[in-house]
Amino acid sequence: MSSPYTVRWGILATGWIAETFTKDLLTSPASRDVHDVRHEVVAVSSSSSKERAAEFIKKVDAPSSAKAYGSYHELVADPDVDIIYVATPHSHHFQNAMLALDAGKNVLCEKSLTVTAAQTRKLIETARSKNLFFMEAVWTRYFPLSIKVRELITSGAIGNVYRTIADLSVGRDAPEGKIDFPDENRMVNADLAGGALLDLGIYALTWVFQSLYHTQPEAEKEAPNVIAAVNKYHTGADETTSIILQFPKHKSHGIALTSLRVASEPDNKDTAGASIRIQGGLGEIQVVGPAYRPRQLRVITKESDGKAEVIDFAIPKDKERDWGHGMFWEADEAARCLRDGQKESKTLPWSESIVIMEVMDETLKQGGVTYPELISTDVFDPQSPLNTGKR
Ligand SMILES: NC(=O)C1=CN([C@@H]2O[C@H](COP(=O)(O)OP(=O)(O)OC[C@H]3O[C@@H](n4cnc5c(N)ncnc54)[C@H](OP(=O)(O)O)[C@@H]3O)[C@@H](O)[C@H]2O)C=CC1
Ligand SMILES: O=C1OC[C@@H](O)[C@H](O)[C@H]1O
Repeated sequence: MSSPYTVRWGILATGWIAETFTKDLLTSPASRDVHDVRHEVVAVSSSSSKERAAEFIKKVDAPSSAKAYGSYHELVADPDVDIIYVATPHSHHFQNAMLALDAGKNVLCEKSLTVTAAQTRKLIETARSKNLFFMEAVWTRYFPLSIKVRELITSGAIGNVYRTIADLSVGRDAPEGKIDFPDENRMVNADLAGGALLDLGIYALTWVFQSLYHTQPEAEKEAPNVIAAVNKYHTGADETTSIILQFPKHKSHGIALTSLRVASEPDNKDTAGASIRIQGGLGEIQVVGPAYRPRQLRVITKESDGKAEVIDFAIPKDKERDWGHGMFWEADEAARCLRDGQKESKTLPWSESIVIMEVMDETLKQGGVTYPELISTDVFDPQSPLNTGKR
């Protein structure tokens, strides 16, 4: 067997998801039965300080050879880095991903990809013109469970899919009309593009898009009409957002729900019912577990007389590192694209990221949610405080 293709990663930012993702990169691919690609963490940057980047390297137990940088500019200039993982708040994604692309680096950028669809289009134009790989890090799409769902749909297991209802809500209601996040927290802070839609609604939309758009034949691809209801929090960010997406030619409806107040899984178990229901003429696929990290499918068809076929999907762990979160599958996809010279992932093509961002734009517009110019401009500025960290 030929040796695995190795990708050298640079990590941009040192927060919660950067840590989770990097620990996944460091797991052995064999622990998930992957043998064709592997990952190396060669550099980490923090806009706070070089020391913070060095601490991060120790904390995640990356090789001591990994370089620690105290600025994002130094990271993107490192010739040993093949691809940058952007793990800043969504407010920063456009400027940080542009910084990396502008420096000639491939990019995997956290969700939500940007604050506006215009920013997404600009990033994609830049990646295309510079012949670089660029992908939105919606990790859930690369789960074996998601692959199975798409196969079930395209094989006709539940007939034509007419409706998908998907919810990701996190139940952080607090007394006196408050939400249980400090106003400065990125979940509700408008300066950091906070709000339920961009942070969580993207997953509800991911299930609507996987089941009603991605699986449409290429020649019949149809963007949806959007009707949205949005409640705003006192910070200006959205707290509860409900969207109806209508695909008229396909006669299908998607209902994407998200809220910081109520919970899609109030018991954190499976008894509250599936938070995603994909409904076809011949049956239904239920996706159980949080929309970002689901763990079980229930397939109920007319043929099975209403009896559910239950399929469990465990997230494999590297026993030596005692770790495995499920973000490694998207990293494997990025590695395979780099190996094969593909600039975009077939599982989440650029065109689909644009349509999803357009739906989010339209939803925010209908709800009267606006974000500051600094984070919503689509003019790249290498010296933006979002790139220099001068807060
Ligand atoms: N795929 C997934 O499952 C998840 C994805 N996410 C996404 O990842 C992104 C980051 O989220 P998360 O890791 O939870 O956020 P954190 O607040 O934990 O980390 C964000 C990091 O970004 C850097 N940063 C730069 N400027 C700022 C600023 N003004 N305020 C705060 N941080 C700043 C900091 O790193 P430094 O100081 O080192 O530069 C900080 O540690 C978000 O876009 C979110 O949607 C989040 C959670 C789960
Ligand atoms: O992407 C995410 O998934 C998990 C959530 O807890 C988190 O807020 C969100 O950013």
